[in-house]
Amino acid sequence: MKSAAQPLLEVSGLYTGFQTAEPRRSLLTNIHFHIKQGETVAVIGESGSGKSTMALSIMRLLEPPLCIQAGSVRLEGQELLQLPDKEMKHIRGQRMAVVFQDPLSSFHPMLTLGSQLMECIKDGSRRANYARCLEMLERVGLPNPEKMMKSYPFELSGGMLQRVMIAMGLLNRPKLLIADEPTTALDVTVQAGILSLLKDVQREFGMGLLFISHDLGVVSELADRIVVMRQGEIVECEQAAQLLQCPAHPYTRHLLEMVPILGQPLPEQVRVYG
Ligand SMILES: Nc1ncnc2c1ncn2[C@@H]1O[C@H](COP(=O)(O)OP(=O)(O)OP(=O)(O)O)[C@@H](O)[C@H]1O
Repeated sequence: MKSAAQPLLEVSGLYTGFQTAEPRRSLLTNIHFHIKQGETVAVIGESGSGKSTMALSIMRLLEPPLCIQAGSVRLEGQELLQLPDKEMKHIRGQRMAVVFQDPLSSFHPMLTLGSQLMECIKDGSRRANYARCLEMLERVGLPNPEKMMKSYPFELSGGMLQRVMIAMGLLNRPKLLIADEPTTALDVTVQAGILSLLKDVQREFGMGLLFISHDLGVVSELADRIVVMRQGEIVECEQAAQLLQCPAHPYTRHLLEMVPILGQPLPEQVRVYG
């Protein structure tokens, strides 16, 4: 049963590793965290710390030989790791969605964007669904949505394609959106536009947002809470302001030292030793 205090997403004791490895080796070790309704949780950590593997585990999109070895992932109290693939596929389209770093590789190159968007909506008449696609393309700030529906992925810039991908993720108004470095491949101006779009739609739709990034500037703008990952483990999880001002873990301090955030005083430890 759903209760008011129940988190939107609850990950506990999650281990991800290799199907065949002997002895068993894990890329993710004992991951615990949660996201509340409407909350933005950012995941930071150096390259290779396991951020994407964690996102793929939550979405159950891992490719062999990787697999979930143990743990629990609950969406609104429902355990996802035990669900049959068919039900999981439905949940992925309807209740949770993901936006990846490289939109070009996420679309089929030979199909129009319109057909790929329409494919995401399972119920309703063709006409109503077409109107819903147009509305969402407009909502993410794309000019001439009708033309956009007829376009192929290669005809759009990276920033525009990322907006289409966000529109695709939002089509079914998911409760949770996972954005894995959604702006890394884009130039700074386009990046700012995409981030403010994400912020706006999150507020409008009341979605939970799991935002993966190694850009601390961006994270400080968006996050309510921050999860810090290192070598497949969570080393710190704290309210964003608290973590940025007074990082408790030496690794978090190390990350903050590497990228001073504009307009923000350096944390105490960095000022002393920096
Ligand atoms: N299919 C795979 N086979 C073997 N190792 C893998 C596979 N996928 C990921 N890894 C390893 O898992 C670890 C975590 O990788 P992951 O991509 O999750 O890190 P990340 O924090 O998202 O990095 P980045 O910021 O560069 O995207 C890395 O050591 C990586 O080499």
